[in-house]
Amino acid sequence: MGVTETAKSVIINTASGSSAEIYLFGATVTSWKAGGKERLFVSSKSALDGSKPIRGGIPVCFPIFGPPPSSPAEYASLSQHGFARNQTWKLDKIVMDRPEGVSIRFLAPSPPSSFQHAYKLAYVVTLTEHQLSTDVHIVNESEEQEFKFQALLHSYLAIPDSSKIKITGIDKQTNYKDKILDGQILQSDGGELVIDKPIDRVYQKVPSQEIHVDDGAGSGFKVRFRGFEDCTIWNPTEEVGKNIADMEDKGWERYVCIEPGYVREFKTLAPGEEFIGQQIITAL
Ligand SMILES: O=P(O)(O)OC[C@H]1O[C@@H](O)[C@H](O)[C@@H](O)[C@@H]1O
Repeated sequence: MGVTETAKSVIINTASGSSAEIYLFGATVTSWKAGGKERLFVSSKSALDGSKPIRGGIPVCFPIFGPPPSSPAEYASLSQHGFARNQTWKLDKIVMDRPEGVSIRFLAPSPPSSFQHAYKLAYVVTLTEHQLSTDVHIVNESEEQEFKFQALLHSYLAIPDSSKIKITGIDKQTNYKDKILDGQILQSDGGELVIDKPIDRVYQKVPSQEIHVDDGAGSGFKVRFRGFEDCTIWNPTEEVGKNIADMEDKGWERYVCIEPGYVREFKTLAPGEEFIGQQIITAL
């Protein structure tokens, strides 16, 4: 019961039988079991030794999402999705440890020397019987300078067959950047999304802040977000997935990424200001 820390990860359990494992590397949630089932996908070919970001679970993307921008220089030199998913975090404290729910907080280490900004990045993971909440807290600790960032939780939700799922909740007329179509900005028709070809879309300012995934096998997920306003939906299918070195064979059939974030632009924090981005996933 409760919280167990090992050299590489922290495992949390509730009395109802749900559990989660969070690697200190990237503060990546690598397992979430609810209702007797594993709810997150991790590729069996993923490195778990800190040599590469973990391919699956819930990597934390910060301070950028996607490829780096052309300026300013300290952002332009970052690697795809930023450095937080490659850093070794530490368990800061147990926020709550009760039979019905466990909540723990992680702290990110200092940024690389090329990225000298005074911020604090904390991550709170809360587990109850059917829900996993993951919240990023970012404080601009500078007394004079603004701090700009993007943040996103790159959740790989486990499903039995991606060709059978239906995704709903993106409101009609929500703008999205279609990365498959060279970054064109298009508008959602508000209908169901299915995975019958590669999908890589950044939905911008989603009014509902709630996405449903029906896995076509009597189960699924509800993903709510607060503070975060955007949501990326990604599945490479075989066409793109077969070229991802650390993706297991047919791995793309076993997950869909629903990724709440603040990524359509940079979020700017005034000196002393705090941002909280929250993801609440319910296993259905
Ligand atoms: O291989 P990475 O860096 O983990 O990224 C995987 C995918 O992550 C998604 O969030 C992006 O929208 C895709 O464009 C990207 O391919």
